[in-house]
Amino acid sequence: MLSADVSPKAAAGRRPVLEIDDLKTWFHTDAGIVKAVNGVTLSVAHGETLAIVGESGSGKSVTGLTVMRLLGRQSSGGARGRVEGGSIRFQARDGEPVDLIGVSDAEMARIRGRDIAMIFQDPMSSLNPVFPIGDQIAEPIRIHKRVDRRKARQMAVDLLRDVGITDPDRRVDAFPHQLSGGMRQRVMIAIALACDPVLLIADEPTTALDVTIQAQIIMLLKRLQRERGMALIFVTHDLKLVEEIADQVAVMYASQIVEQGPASAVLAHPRHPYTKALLACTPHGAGHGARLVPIPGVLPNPLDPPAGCRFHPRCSLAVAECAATLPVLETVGADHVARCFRWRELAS
Ligand SMILES: Nc1ncnc2c1ncn2[C@@H]1O[C@H](COP(=O)(O)OP(=O)(O)OP(=O)(O)O)[C@@H](O)[C@H]1O
Repeated sequence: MLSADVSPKAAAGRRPVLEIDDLKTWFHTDAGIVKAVNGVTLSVAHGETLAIVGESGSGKSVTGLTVMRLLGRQSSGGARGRVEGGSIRFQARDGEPVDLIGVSDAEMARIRGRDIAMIFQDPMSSLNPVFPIGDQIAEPIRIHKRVDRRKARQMAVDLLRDVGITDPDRRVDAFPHQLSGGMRQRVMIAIALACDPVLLIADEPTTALDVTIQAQIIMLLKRLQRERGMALIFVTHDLKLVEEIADQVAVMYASQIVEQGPASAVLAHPRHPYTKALLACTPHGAGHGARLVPIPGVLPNPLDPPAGCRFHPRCSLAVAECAATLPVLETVGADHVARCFRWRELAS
């Protein structure tokens, strides 16, 4: 254990609902081992929104799926992911914290839906086309809250109203194909919220929607999160959304967290060259009128990532040490950590 290795969980005042420590999720494929998540450490506190950002393929979705223990079902490609190490400490509203990696399948089924819920980019793939949406919202309520059919239906109507669906008494009997993409995502949110989870994981929930609807869904998520005091993990590659929605941001690069901290600090004072490069290549982050600078090079091959800092082949600040040794997450500010030997140079 390296002494400088710190987890963002150490920050004072934040009560973690989820603490992921040194998580490793690997896929054993015919071509070799894809270490999709390889030493991820991050935390999210009760009532807080954490955005996980990074380029496509950096391991954001696999991190969320590992928390939900849905690796076999939802991941793309053929191989089934396996957790090879680390821990996922989850603290429900009451009771003792549990390590989600170790709990039984039956206990995980109870936690999923009741305590932690997840919504995906494409609601159509999660909704069942042959059942009315009301039934699909009522089902988790009946399972987890043990209420009768009539009461569950009424709760479904109330939830539809809460997520902004007009005429919910009629719409409760609609089938998914009768709704627009934005409405289907609202239904997914209603299903996710049905049992009042303490943590919601939203994996690029607005990517498939047009811009106006995207903004409405983001506002809806923000309102529901505030009203219910739940924690939200928001997976995105859109830094503009991060500023709008997140308290904390975790930046992921090639299967690892390279920086985590308060969104305001990370966006204004990035302490990892990758975060800085991401900001420089988005219209928002680069500042009004600034030239957009693409990040040189490409994400490393997941089957054969570079030694040392994963970002060093693309980094203008890299020195010999960066190619030889993997830096640990180091404290770079209040509640702010970065995985870089050269963060001081970046700061100055
Ligand atoms: N079933 C699978 N078999 C093999 N490799 C997989 C599988 N699922 C994911 N991967 C690999 O794991 C890595 C991380 O994927 P992940 O979907 O988590 O990335 P991401 O950051 O969420 O990207 P995106 O923004 O495109 O969703 C990628 O290299 C991906 O190809």
